[in-house]
Amino acid sequence: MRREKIPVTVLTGFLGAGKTTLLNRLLKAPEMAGCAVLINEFGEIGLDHLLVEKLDDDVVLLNAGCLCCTVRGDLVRALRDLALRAEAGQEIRRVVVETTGLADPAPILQTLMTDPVVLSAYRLDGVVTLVDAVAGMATLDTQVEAVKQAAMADRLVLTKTDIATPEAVAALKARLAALNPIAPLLPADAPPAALLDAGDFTTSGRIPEVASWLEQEAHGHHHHHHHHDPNRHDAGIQACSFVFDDPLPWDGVATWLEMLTLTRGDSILRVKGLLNIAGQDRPVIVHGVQHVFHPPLILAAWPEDDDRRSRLVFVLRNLEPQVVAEGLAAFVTAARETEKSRDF
Ligand SMILES: Nc1nc2c(ncn2[C@@H]2O[C@H](COP(=O)(O)OP(=O)(O)OP(=O)(O)O)[C@@H](O)[C@H]2O)c(=O)[nH]1
Repeated sequence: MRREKIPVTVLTGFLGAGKTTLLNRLLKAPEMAGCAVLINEFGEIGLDHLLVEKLDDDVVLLNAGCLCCTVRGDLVRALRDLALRAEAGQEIRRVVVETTGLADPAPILQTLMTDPVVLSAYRLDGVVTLVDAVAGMATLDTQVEAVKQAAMADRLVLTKTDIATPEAVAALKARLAALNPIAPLLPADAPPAALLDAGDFTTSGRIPEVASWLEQEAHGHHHHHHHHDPNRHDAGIQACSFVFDDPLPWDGVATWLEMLTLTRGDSILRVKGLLNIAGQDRPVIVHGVQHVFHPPLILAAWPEDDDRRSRLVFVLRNLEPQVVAEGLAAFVTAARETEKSRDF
């Protein structure tokens, strides 16, 4: 007897658009029982698998690098492994693939729609693209991946409307409607039923570029300027990360991150951190997206077996990691000095 094909949803959206936040909300819904998650992160230190609130082993972190190029083989392998687990009796009713914010969706769709191994067990069931209402317009102006993500969506989700101006929201809505005439535009709190089961991907009704992007993939014309280095995307974009053994002073880190996003937001495509803060026995999560430094979150507990070192990951555009490293070191040292003199 042939098993029913497992639906695969591709969750995409530019860096920091809110993919993990939405995924965490979705995973709490009863209709998401038996959902496996594949996460791909750009840069060599992945944090998302720690931030997705799923306790079983159905969250698979794909190798560092960008899903659309370097780890396409990993995607197929991970899907094949999940299919084998399903064959062996594990309940896998659905798969969500969370791409990196830098992923070009065309090669991913091409793989999901044409790879024989994938097709034997899965069916593509929709591309959900998140667009950040604050940073979205600037991102569409500068990053072609973001344009492709929006144009190829079956569902568009507009996030962060709560912190954007009504004018920015209206302008972005109009731009998205022109880029993608067929995808419903949904709010950040859209229920799972509105996001899932979008069905087969079709180019009909979309802007003509979509068919040609897929066509180029079919002919193997995918030539991003990717390097084998998992930290590099193209000439201007690179990831860098910092690890600290000793607890960090909150004042130093927060002041510096706030200043950095404010003054260099165009270059700080993303900053994400899991921090061990002096005087706080739980991990502190920080998020920055271009000019926005989001309110920090405190997790309930450190992950089991974690070494409790602080990890900060940046995706930079036209900014040298050295500049970030020096600023960070200066602020942390200054804050530690201030603390010492206070204790004295
Ligand atoms: N105010 C507000 N903040 C949001 C919303 N959605 C997400 N965020 C915040 O945006 C930041 C980034 O969210 P994530 O869910 O980590 O974004 P992501 O797309 O998974 O990020 P990457 O995986 O790094 O690309 C976090 O601080 C979230 O709390 C929203 O609708 N409103």
